[in-house]
Amino acid sequence: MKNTQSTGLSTGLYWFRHDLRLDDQPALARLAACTDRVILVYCIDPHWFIPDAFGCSRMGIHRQQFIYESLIDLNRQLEGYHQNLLVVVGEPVSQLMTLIQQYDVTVLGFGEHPGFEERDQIDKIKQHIPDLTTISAHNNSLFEPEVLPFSISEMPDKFSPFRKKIEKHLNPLKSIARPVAIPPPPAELIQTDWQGLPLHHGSASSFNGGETAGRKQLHHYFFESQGIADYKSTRNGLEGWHYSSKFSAWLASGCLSVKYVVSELHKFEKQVTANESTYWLYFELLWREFFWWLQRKHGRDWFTYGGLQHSSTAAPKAGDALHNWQNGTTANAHINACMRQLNATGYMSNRGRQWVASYLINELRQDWRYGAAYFEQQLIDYDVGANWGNWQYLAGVGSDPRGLRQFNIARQAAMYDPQDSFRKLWAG
Ligand SMILES: Cc1cc2nc3c(=O)[nH]c(=O)nc-3n(C[C@H](O)[C@H](O)[C@H](O)COP(=O)(O)OP(=O)(O)OC[C@H]3O[C@@H](n4cnc5c(N)ncnc54)[C@H](O)[C@@H]3O)c2cc1C
Repeated sequence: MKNTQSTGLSTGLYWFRHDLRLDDQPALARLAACTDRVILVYCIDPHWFIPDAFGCSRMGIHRQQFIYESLIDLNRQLEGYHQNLLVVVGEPVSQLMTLIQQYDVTVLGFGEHPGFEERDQIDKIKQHIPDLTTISAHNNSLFEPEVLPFSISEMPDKFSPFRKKIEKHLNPLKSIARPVAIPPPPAELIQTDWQGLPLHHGSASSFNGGETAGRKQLHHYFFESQGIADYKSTRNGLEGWHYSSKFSAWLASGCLSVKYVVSELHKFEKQVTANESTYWLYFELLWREFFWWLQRKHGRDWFTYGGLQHSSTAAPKAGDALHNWQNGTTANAHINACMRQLNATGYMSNRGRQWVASYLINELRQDWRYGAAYFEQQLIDYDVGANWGNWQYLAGVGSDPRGLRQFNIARQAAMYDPQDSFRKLWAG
């Protein structure tokens, strides 16, 4: 690698984005192996806290807290490498460019992400500094575009053909071990002002951010409680910790590698049992994978009212009904229970998410994107692929072959909350 003019040492910078961990980080390992000094950076973008066109901020307090805890955990782990995490606040591209110039960085490492904005950020940096060497890896998906049995532009828009092709042709790629060593940072590197970070933290949450907590939950769900063995029959629960894996927040922030999750699942299948439930968790992770790559195919259409079907129906104007939905004060007590659970905890079951989306779209006749944007703000596990992909699907403009999905909430509540206990817990 190229040496810097002043010190004779080559400097690399690894940019953590949605990959807040040290396990299964191929690009970080390669960067560490080819540079003398390494700067490890995370950027907090002030735009995350400003209301967008839908009146929502990009990151509410629950995810802020989760990210804060994840950064602390990452920094603690880095201390074992005589390294530390530099957290900067500001527009990410300009923050990165400043650091690159200030410390004569010649190699940039990062995890590839199919998100529209995430790709745009990398393109901008490459445009501004064309001679910068980049090292990247697909570190948050089961597969890489090169091994998929279709090009991204030709991937199926529907889940079933996607899944069948994947299952026929591919095994998930292996996760790699954490780096043995990481070169030190430049001696003159500025330090993180941990007290001054603009991230909410300090309140109690069932989800503790960070790789350490994510791996603990994985071990608990697979090998201690063995909840995985009954997943298929429990996964439609509404309340509690054990009915589903709860991996989503750690997967979305990259505290857990999805390849590692699947390798541990296979270990469970070998050591304990392989049944319909263990298969079903893999099936759900294929849903995640499907939306992961589908957003790459559709770019901006991921966020348009007409969705990937380019439906030409005009979007309705937002009304008071939207605020009642957000606040959990609609005419439907089960919808209110779900929304109050979301507002209080940052989490809602998959069943609940389907109900409230259907209710907003079909009963309240609102623009589905306001719902998706509100979820983006509130969810602790917000993921651009899974969130906007599921909303489009339910709004009938995405990848659902059956068109608009309307849930009969009363019938659903009788099935999934027969004692009314969930409704009483949250909506009174
Ligand atoms: C309207 C709507 C919005 C959603 N927004 C998000 C989001 O922003 N982030 C997110 O991670 N999930 C989202 N989901 C999917 C799903 O509800 C959550 O992944 C799940 O409830 C998280 O809990 P869990 O980890 O216990 O899931 P489990 O049931 O244990 O599933 C295991 C993992 O599989 C993946 N998964 C499960 N269901 C889906 C699905 N339908 N689509 C994509 N991946 C799935 C997740 O990574 C999850 O962690 C959304 C679903 C709907 C209907």
